[in-house]
Amino acid sequence: MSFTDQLRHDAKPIFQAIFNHPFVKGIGEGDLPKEAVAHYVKANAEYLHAFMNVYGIAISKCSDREDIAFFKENIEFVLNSEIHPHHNLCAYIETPYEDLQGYPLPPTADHYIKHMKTHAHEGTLGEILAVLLPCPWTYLEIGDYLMEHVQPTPDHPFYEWITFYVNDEIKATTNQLRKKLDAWAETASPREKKAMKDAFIKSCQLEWAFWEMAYRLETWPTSSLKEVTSHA
Ligand SMILES: Cc1ncc(C[n+]2csc(CCO)c2C)c(N)n1
Repeated sequence: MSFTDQLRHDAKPIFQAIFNHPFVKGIGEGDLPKEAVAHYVKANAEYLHAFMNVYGIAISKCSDREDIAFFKENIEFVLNSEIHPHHNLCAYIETPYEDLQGYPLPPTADHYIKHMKTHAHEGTLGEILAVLLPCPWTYLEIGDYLMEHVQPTPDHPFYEWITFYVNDEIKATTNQLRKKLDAWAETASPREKKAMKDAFIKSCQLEWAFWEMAYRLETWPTSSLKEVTSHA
């Protein structure tokens, strides 16, 4: 069994919990509370920004030209294409995308981006690959799961969202990250492998927690600390 097959095996209950999460189920049913969708888009726009930052840190640690090209192409993809699923969600809540930009991250999303950035700054390239992989992998599998269970037609309110995440680019990114991580694991020490597994499993947990954050409209405990929890 490859390193990433083993990770997927270990994370099985978390993937299952993600497919069963009410937000993900709501995407399948084409019915979600509008405030939850707005909460998701606000946090996700900032999350994608941080995700590109982490790809940038990854580039700073590459010794291989091919790896640099891979991360560069993925920055371009997030920059130019990941806005499509957001536009689908904005159409559903009848709110312009611009109105949902620049909000402070709720605690869970704040924690998730710091989890990624810590591994990126302090870890090896192997750790960065591991911390990033659950992002495309869980969304690819959510897309596959919904395609199979809902078989959405173009009149489904979230047709664009669902079909976006089963596209070939997300599949290719997931497979390439897996291939690079498997190759890295072949020469990694037991200690580094443990760090990679820890990074991966926590990112899976935080993927579930991100849906939960949006569905529960999570905010910081008190709004009187705005100067701490909002952007400078
Ligand atoms: C919390 C959260 N997790 C994953 C994604 C999906 N996603 C984000 S960037 C990217 C491409 C990776 O190169 C993919 C598939 C999301 N939007 N929000």
